[in-house]
Amino acid sequence: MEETANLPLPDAFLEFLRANGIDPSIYAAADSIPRYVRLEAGCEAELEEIEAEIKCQLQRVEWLPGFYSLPPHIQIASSNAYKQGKIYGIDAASGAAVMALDISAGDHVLDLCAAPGAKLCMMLELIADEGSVTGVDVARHRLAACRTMVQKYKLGDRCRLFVADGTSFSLIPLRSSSQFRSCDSDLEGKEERFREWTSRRPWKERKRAARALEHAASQLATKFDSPELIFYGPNSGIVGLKKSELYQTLSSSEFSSCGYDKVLVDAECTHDGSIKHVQKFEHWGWETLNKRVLNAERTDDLTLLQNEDVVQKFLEDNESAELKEIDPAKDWPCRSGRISKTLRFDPVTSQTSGLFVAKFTKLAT
Ligand SMILES: C[S@@+](CC[C@H](N)C(=O)[O-])C[C@H]1O[C@@H](n2cnc3c(N)ncnc32)[C@H](O)[C@@H]1O
Repeated sequence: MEETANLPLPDAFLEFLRANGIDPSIYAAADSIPRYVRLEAGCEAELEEIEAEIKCQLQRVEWLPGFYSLPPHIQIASSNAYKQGKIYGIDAASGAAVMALDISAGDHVLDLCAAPGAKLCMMLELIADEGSVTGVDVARHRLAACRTMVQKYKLGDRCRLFVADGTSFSLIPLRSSSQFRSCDSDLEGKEERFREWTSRRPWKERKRAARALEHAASQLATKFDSPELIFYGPNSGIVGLKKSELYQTLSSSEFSSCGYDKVLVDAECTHDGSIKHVQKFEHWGWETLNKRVLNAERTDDLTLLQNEDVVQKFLEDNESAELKEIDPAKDWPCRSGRISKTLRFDPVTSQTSGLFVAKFTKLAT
């Protein structure tokens, strides 16, 4: 194995890499992997102006529309282009994962691990002025950051954000008002309807709304911990809806006929394959890496969520699931995973932070 160059990786981490057959030299690439931004659609003519402001040339990523690379040390956060939402940071491999979903204008998309929201923002751009994106995350503070991002980039028009456990989330996308059946509860008639969302609502009013929402949810949604709605856009289908309608429960056949067109699951991972992430421990301290990344209990829990064995098991357990070829990947700088049709973006060959992608389709049963 080669030297690990710049990163003084701790022995325990090197041992972990050795045990998993990973050459530590890939972490030497940390300083040469570019950072990536996505340029807001329609801002192409402003490219030169943006380059002048950040004092650096943006290199078009030929294999990923709308993406540009720049040297890793360039800071963009204080630039007007960033503040005005004309560019936002998102790794190219993350962009590829979104492209793999093949989102079309009008799709209703569910993002089950949405925060902090880079992929969600990209999906909101791709659905354009139709369809919707529903973001779900179990961590409220992370989803609140996602809400800030969606608002900053003015992408929230067709977005809903719920704090909820993605493993049991069962609210359908809001396609049309005719899909709602009346609920025969005592709340009928007395119920408030959602008004346009505002973060500036007085505290008392927000508290009252939250209590009413909790009450409606506890009466109507007994099968799951009710998802907490922390943001909705004016055209997300929520405005004018009764709370009982939002939280109505559906049978599984109803759910499959009016569910989502595309679902993204960006499950939490150990991050040991993400060079950019590992690099941060230089500042946070390698001891923290030992505790967080190499914590056997946490790693065991996370591998239950994310690795190729999970993909294999899912296929074995679900007859209606099939892996799908990711067509544009033939032009992407990635390799096939151990399972055919899955992709691995390894940092050195892809010049990205690293990612594994599998695309499933649900067969008609
Ligand atoms: C890799 S991050 C997602 C990054 C995000 N897709 C993006 O592009 O910015 C994983 C997220 O999954 C969330 N998460 C973990 N377990 C979850 C669960 N059971 N349900 C929903 N979200 C969960 C974490 O809180 C974390 O925000």
